[in-house]
Amino acid sequence: MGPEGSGWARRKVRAVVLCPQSPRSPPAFAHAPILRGPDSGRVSRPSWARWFPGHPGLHFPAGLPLGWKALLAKSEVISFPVVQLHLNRTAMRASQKDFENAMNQVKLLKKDPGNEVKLKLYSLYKQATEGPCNMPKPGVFDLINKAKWDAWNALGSLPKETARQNYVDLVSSLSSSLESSSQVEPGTDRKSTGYETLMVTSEDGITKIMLNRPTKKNALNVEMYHEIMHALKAASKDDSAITVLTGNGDYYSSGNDLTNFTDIPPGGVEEKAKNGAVLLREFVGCFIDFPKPLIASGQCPALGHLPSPSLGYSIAVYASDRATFHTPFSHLGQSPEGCSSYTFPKIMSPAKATEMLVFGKKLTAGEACAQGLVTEVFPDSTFQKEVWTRLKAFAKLPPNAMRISKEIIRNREKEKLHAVNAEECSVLQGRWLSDECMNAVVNFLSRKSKL
Ligand SMILES: CCCCC/C=C/C(=O)SCCNC(=O)CCNC(=O)[C@H](O)C(C)(C)COP(=O)(O)OP(=O)(O)OC[C@H]1O[C@@H](n2cnc3c(N)ncnc32)[C@H](O)[C@@H]1OP(=O)(O)O
Repeated sequence: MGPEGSGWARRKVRAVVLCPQSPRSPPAFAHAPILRGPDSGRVSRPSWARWFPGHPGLHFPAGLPLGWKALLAKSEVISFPVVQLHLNRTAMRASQKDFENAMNQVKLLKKDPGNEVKLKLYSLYKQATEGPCNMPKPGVFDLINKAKWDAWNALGSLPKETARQNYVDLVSSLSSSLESSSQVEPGTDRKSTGYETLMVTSEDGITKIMLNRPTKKNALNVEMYHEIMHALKAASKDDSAITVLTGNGDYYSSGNDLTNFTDIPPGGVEEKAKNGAVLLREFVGCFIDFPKPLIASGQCPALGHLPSPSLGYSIAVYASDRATFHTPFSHLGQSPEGCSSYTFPKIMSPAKATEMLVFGKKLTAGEACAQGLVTEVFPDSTFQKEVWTRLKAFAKLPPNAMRISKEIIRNREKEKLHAVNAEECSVLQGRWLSDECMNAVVNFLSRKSKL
C-alpha cells in the first residue's frame, strides 16, 4: 500500500528523534525537510528516514559500517514493507482533529496547570495557528502580555505542525498527570519548571524529579537525558534536603528511547555511537556525583537502563508491589551500563546479577527487595501515602549531616564507579554498531517485538 493509502492514515504515529549534540537543543524534526501526509497536511520528515534505502532520494550516509549497510540493504530486499511502514507512521503527525481535541481537553482539566504551563500552551497554540510571533512587543509594564509575547516569541521559527504536535503532547501529558489521582504524588502541580520531559517540584525540603512522557512509557529521549542532568545539578544546589526520582504514568521508565538510534548525523552511525557514549557517560556521571540523598520511588514497571543508575546509586529505592525491574541488555544486542556490571553483582550476587544483566531476567519488586536492590516494597493501594510520609520525615533531618553521611558511604567508590562507567560506555559504543543491536532496534520500531 502506498503512502496515500487508507491503512497509513489509520496507523499510529511514532515519536520523532532528538539530536544528541547540543544540550537542551530543539527537536531535530523542527528543522527537518517536509513530507506531505494523508490527513495532516504538511508534516515534518524524520531526519533518520533519509538513511533508509528504497525511497526516492534516500541513500546510505558516509561512514556507515559494512554490517549496517548489509542490514539496511537486506531490509530493502526482504523487509521493505516494514521500513516503508515505519517511515509512514513517523511522517504522520498530530492532525487538526487531534489538535482540536486537545484544545477541548484543556478546557476540561480539573486542576489549574500553573502559569508556566499555561504560557507554554498559549505559545504553542499561537505558533500552531499563526506561525512565528507577529505581534509588536508589549511595554515592560504590561506584564501579562509581555509574558505571553515572550513565550510565543521564544518559539522562533518552529514549524506550525511541530507546534501542533507539541501542543497535543503537552495536553496529553497534562491530562495524565493532573487527572490521574492514583499516579500523582503530592506537590506535582505546585511548581512547574519549564522542562519539556520532566515535572520538577520542590516542597517541604524535597525536590521531586518526575519523568513525564507517560504516552511513551517515559522512554528517555535525548532531551530527557539532558533535562535529568540539568535537574539533578539544580537539585544538588537547591535548598532541599533530599531528592526523589519518579515516573508519571504506568511505567517508571521504559529505558532508552529506541528512536534515539534513528537520528543519524552526517558522520554516520559511528559518530552517532560516539555521541551516545559521551551522553551516557555524562548522564551516569551525574548520578555518581550527586551529593544528596537520592530516593527512587517506583510504583510501576521499570525497564532498561534508568533502573541501573537509580538502583545502583540511590540511597533508597521504594517500590510498590506492582513494580518490576528489567534490564534486557542482551535482548537488545547491548551490554550493561549505569555501572550495573559493578554495582549489581556487589548488591545481589554474581549469579543473580548474571541472570538479570546477561539473561535479562525480570524481577518483581519482592524479588528485587530480597536481592537488596530495593529498600522496601509497599502495597500499591497505599504506596504514595506511605512513601511520602516517610520522605517528609527524612526531609526534616539535618541536611548537612545526611549529605556528609552519604559522602562517607559512597566516596570511596566514586573513582571506581567513574572508571566502570567509562568502560561500559566504551563497550556499548561498539555494541551500538553491531548487527545484533541494529536488528533488535529495527524489530521494535517495526513492531515485531516488545519486551
Ligand atoms: C544513551 C544511550 C543509552 C543506551 C543504554 C540503554 C539501554 C536501554 O535502555 S535498554 C531498554 C530499551 N527499552 C526497550 O527496549 C523497551 C521498548 N518498549 C517496549 O517493549 C514496550 O513499549 C513496553 C513493554 C515498555 C510497553 O508496552 P505497551 O504497554 O504495550 O505499550 P506500547 O508498546 O504501545 O508503548 C506506548 C508508546 O510508547 C512507545 N515506547 C515505549 N517504550 C519505548 C522505547 N523504549 N523507545 C521508544 N518508544 C517507546 C511505543 O512505541 C508506543 O508509542 P506509539 O506507538 O507512538 O504510541
